[in-house]
Amino acid sequence: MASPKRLQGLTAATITPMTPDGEINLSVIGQYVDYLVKEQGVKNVFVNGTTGEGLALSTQERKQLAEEWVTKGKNKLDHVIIHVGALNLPEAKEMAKHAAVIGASGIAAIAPFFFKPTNKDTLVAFLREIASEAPGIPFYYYHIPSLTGVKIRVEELLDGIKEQIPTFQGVKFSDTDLLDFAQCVKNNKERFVLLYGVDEHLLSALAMGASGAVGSTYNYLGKKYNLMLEAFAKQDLVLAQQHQFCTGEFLSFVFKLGFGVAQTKAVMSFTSRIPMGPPRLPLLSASMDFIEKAKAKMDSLME
Ligand SMILES: CC(=O)N[C@@H]([C@@H](O)[C@H](O)[C@H](O)CO)[C@@H](O)CC(=O)C(=O)O
Repeated sequence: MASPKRLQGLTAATITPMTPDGEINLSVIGQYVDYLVKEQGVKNVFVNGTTGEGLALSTQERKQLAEEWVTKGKNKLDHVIIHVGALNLPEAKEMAKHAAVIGASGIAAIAPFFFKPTNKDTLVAFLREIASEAPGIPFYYYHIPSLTGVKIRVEELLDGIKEQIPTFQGVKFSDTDLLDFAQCVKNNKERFVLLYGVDEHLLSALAMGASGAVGSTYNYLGKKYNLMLEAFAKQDLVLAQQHQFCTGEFLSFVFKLGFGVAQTKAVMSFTSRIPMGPPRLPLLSASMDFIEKAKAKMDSLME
């Protein structure tokens, strides 16, 4: 699926569907692809990331999911990016090699977060080992310091990275440090794809020059965010703000109830009517109270 098109627009950070007893449920991925494309207008996916509970899955499960997304996305999706980050290099490398073999359009990796890299050079060395297993497809760094605790500034990381990692293509920037993000854009806009990952701040990141966005809410609010991207491209800031405020109203509401990957699964289940199942421990399923309130809010906003 190596795509000649540069990654832009919205990318859904996919949820991993599970059966009621907690096994991965590959049988609904085809339906999921169609839902994203037809109902949300989203044609790029980021598989096995945070939303996909990638770090709670076995390597075998991650490879099965990657294969299913590539297979079912063929001729429907533009980009299938597989997150292959892991705490140990051998598994990350194995998944990188596998992603290339099955025809993924790119791979991404987070920084390891148990034994953490303490400086840019060790982080680049770790990422280089992974990327070199898939020399024919683009590599993206997945920056999510709130979860990894690795706070090496991306501006610093990008300086000279192409010489170290020839397939380096860009960053999935899941942080609110817009100064760091802006510096990345200023120094690299022509060379790299800079994808923003905090959905509720996307309009600010577009103003800073983001190439696109990767996030969980594009699974079920993609249509709205696409309208925002359109309005922004036409320089209609007032309309773009209206769309950001609308999605923001939903997120602000659910944040107060307690919101994370488990709740995202529940929201996607009632929005798409595709059963996403429970999350895997240590995450716990969203409560019925959450589901009822979130559904009522969504219905009121989408009327
Ligand atoms: C911490 C977290 O889960 N962040 C999400 C956001 O999409 C987030 O769910 C959204 O902005 C709502 O806060 C993404 O950045 C994560 C992501 O893209 C992924 O699943 O890999």
